[in-house]
Amino acid sequence: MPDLSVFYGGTFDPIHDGHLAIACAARDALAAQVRLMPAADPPHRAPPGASAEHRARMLDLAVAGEPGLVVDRRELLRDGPSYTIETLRQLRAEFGPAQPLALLVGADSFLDLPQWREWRSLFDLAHFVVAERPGSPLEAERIPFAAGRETASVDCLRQAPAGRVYRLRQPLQAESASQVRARIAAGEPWRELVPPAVAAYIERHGLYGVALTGASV
Ligand SMILES: Nc1ncnc2c1ncn2[C@@H]1O[C@H](COP(=O)(O)OP(=O)(O)OP(=O)(O)O)[C@@H](O)[C@H]1O
Ligand SMILES: O=C(O)c1ccc[n+]([C@@H]2O[C@H](COP(=O)([O-])O)[C@@H](O)[C@H]2O)c1
Repeated sequence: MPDLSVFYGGTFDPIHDGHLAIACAARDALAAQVRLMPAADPPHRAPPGASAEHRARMLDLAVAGEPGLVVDRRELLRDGPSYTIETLRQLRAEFGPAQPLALLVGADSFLDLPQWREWRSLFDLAHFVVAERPGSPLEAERIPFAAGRETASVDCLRQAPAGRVYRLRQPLQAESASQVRARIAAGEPWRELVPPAVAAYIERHGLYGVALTGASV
C-alpha cells in the first residue's frame, strides 16, 4: 500500500502545545510523517505578529527531537497570500497523481472550508484529516460538504490519492496562539502553553511584546 504524505499548514504564530499534540496524534494514528508547513502570508486573517522566518524557526525548535515531525518551508518561497490550492497543486506536481496526500486541519479551519479559495477543488487534490478542537463541536455539526467523504479507516486514505475526510480522535487541546499572544500582552503566565525551547526563543527575540531577556540566536 502506498505511503500517506501528511501536511499540516498553519500560521503558527507561535506554535503551541495544542499544535504539537495534534501533529503527534496524526503521526501516530496514520503511521505517517507529518510536515508542518508555516504560511508566509496566511489568507483570511490579520498579518501575523511574528515574521515568517521567526515562526518557522520556532517550528524547527518545537519538532527537534520529535520523531516523524518535520518542517516544510515551501510556502515561504512564494509571494502573495499562501493559498492552499496553490500549495496542493505544487505538491501534486511533485508527488504525482497517485500518491495519497492529506492535509491536517483543526475542526475550526475545516468548518470554514467553503471560504477558502477554490475550496471544492481541494478535495480533488488531498484528503482532509480533521482534529477536533474545543469550541468546534464537529460531532454536533452537520457538515454537508463532507457527506459521502467521511471514513474511519486509515487504509481508505492510503488506497486513494485524495477526497476522503478522516476525523482524528485525540484528547481535546485548549491552547490557541491568540491565547499565547494575549497572555504575553497582559503580563499573564504563558510559557506553559508552548514548548520550552519556543518560550526561550520568544523571550530571546522579544516577540509579541515580551520583555527581551538575552542575546539572540
Ligand atoms: N488546540 C488545537 N486543537 C486542534 N486544532 C488546532 C489547535 N490549535 C490550532 N489548531 C489547528 O491548527 C491549524 C493552524 O492553526 P493556527 O496556526 O491558526 O493556530 P491557532 O491557535 O488557531 O491560532 P490563532 O489563535 O492565532 O487563530 C488550524 O487548522 C487550527 O484549526
Ligand atoms: O487557501 C485558502 O483560501 C485558505 C484560507 C484559510 C486558511 N488556509 C490555510 O489553512 C491553514 C490554517 O490557517 P490558519 O489561518 O488557521 O493558520 C493554513 O495553512 C492556511 O494557509 C487557506
